[in-house]
Amino acid sequence: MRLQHLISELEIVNRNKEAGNIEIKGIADSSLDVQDDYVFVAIKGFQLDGHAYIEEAIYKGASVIIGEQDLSHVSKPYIQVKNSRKALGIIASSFYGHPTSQKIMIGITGTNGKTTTSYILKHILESNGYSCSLIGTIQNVVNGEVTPSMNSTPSPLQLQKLLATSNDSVVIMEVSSHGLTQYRVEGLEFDYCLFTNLNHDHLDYHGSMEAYFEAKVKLFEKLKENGMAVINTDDSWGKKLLVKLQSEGKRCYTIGQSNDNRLQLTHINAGDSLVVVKEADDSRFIQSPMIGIHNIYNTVMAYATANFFPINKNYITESINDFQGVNGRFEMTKLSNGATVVVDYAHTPDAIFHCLNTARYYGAKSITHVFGFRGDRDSGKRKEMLSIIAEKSDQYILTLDDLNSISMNEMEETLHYLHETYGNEKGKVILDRTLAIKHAIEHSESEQWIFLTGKGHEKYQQTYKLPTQSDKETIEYLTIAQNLVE
Ligand SMILES: CC(=O)N[C@H]1[C@@H](OP(=O)(O)OP(=O)(O)OC[C@H]2O[C@@H](n3ccc(=O)[nH]c3=O)[C@H](O)[C@@H]2O)O[C@H](CO)[C@@H](O)[C@@H]1O[C@H](C)C(=O)N[C@@H](C)C(=O)N[C@H](CCC(=O)O)C(=O)O
Ligand SMILES: Nc1ncnc2c1ncn2[C@@H]1O[C@H](COP(=O)(O)OP(=O)(O)OP(=O)(O)O)[C@@H](O)[C@H]1O
Repeated sequence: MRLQHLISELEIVNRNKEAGNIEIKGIADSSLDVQDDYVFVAIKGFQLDGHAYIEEAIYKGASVIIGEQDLSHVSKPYIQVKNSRKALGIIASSFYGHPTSQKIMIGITGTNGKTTTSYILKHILESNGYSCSLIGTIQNVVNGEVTPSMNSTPSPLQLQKLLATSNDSVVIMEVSSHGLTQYRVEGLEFDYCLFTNLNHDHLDYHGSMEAYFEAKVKLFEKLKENGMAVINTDDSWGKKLLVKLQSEGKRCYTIGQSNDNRLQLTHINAGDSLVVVKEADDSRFIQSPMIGIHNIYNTVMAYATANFFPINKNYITESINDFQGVNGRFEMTKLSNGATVVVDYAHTPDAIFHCLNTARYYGAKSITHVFGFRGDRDSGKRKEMLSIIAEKSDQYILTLDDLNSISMNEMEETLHYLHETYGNEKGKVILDRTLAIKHAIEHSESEQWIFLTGKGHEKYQQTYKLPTQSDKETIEYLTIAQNLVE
């Protein structure tokens, strides 16, 4: 692509010299990825500053540099912009031919439920003849091909490349608040934007719930002209979003329990995972394929969105019935001693609350909760999570989650401090996650539920005593060894 075409949508602050209308072969935001005739975009990151790698990028063949610092010494044409991350999104979209204009784009945001809703929706649409790409936390699926995902919302370069590769007619993607504030979805436009809920998370990054909300709102600025916002108004931030979008004249479709919603949840039976939804004079049962009120909401969000497609409503509800669940989201294993083990990705107070309530709806006589906290991640939510667990479970075991950059000793001290300050006498700390799970399973009995939360589908970051790589593998290892599989 010619340089002038590539940068035509950029707001340029300054440039050191004319580059001419040269041919650009690619874009890189890492000096490590630069090749001959590439544009290198220098980004001031959270750990490193890409401007420090400009010389390396030139050495590797970059013919043009884009950055936000006022630099005069750069030996190649240097284009100064106000915001490098935003510029990257704009030129990436341009380089890959604005792929979202050709597709039905669905973006899902909210604290919890993005992954689950995206999988249910993909299943409904695919069961009814649509091919879907899926971009999110667990993996990316494009043209049926699975690739690993590093971020829930990929960097602009990865994202635009995935979209340009996609031959699928629909793209369903999770849009995280990090992705929104870091302009990863710059240059994208959406047909449907979904808001699931907003709860305490990522406040180490956003600073306040208001700022976190404002980050989420950015997704709805990317609605296509006739695009539709689909909002859960049973969430108080959802209500706030609705008022804001309506005042801007945006099209909104709401779901919620009160009768002023377009799709009303008139009856919820949490114990049977059943919900009755009503729209105008159409009332119907939906059987949520995953248990828990939270999953009823995820199912209804997916149902509501699928309704915008020309698919018979009966086909939509039928296809929901055979949905197989999501990796690491409320995955249950029944043990031969009558206990139930649940692996779940809950890592917010609200998610924990929903998990524990679900076990009680389903008749759990006693609950053991095994969980930990991630190093370097929103420490403000720990007290609330532990308090809910100490109150709602019968015993808990505090253990390791990903340490990230925190040392084992520091996390051990933190766990003991939290346990002594906000826990109760029924809790204990067993640092090794696999041994904590072993302890819980060995002490389990009939009608007891054991929750293993926080890691969900993910592999362990640390090496533990048992030779296993994930909570699911640990369960399998322990239950087969002890002949506990039902
Ligand atoms: C804190 C954070 O969000 N960081 C994200 C950010 O990295 P960064 O730009 O700050 O990276 P950096 O390491 O400081 O490097 C700065 C620049 O120097 C460049 N560089 C660096 C080294 C070199 O040799 N040469 C070079 O050019 C880098 O390529 C980069 O452009 O931009 C990257 C590209 O988009 C992201 O991959 C990265 O996500 C990191 C891995 C991450 O863990 N992010 C989490 C917090 C996150 O985004 N999570 C959300 C989900 C949250 C949820 O809902 O649960 C997500 O969407 O995944
Ligand atoms: N609608 C919901 N309301 C509250 N909690 C939910 C909801 N849906 C899922 N959860 C809880 O949150 C956990 C993560 O769910 P899911 O992966 O679908 O959400 P997510 O928004 O993609 O999360 P993340 O941003 O952390 O990847 C689940 O394991 C469950 O405990």
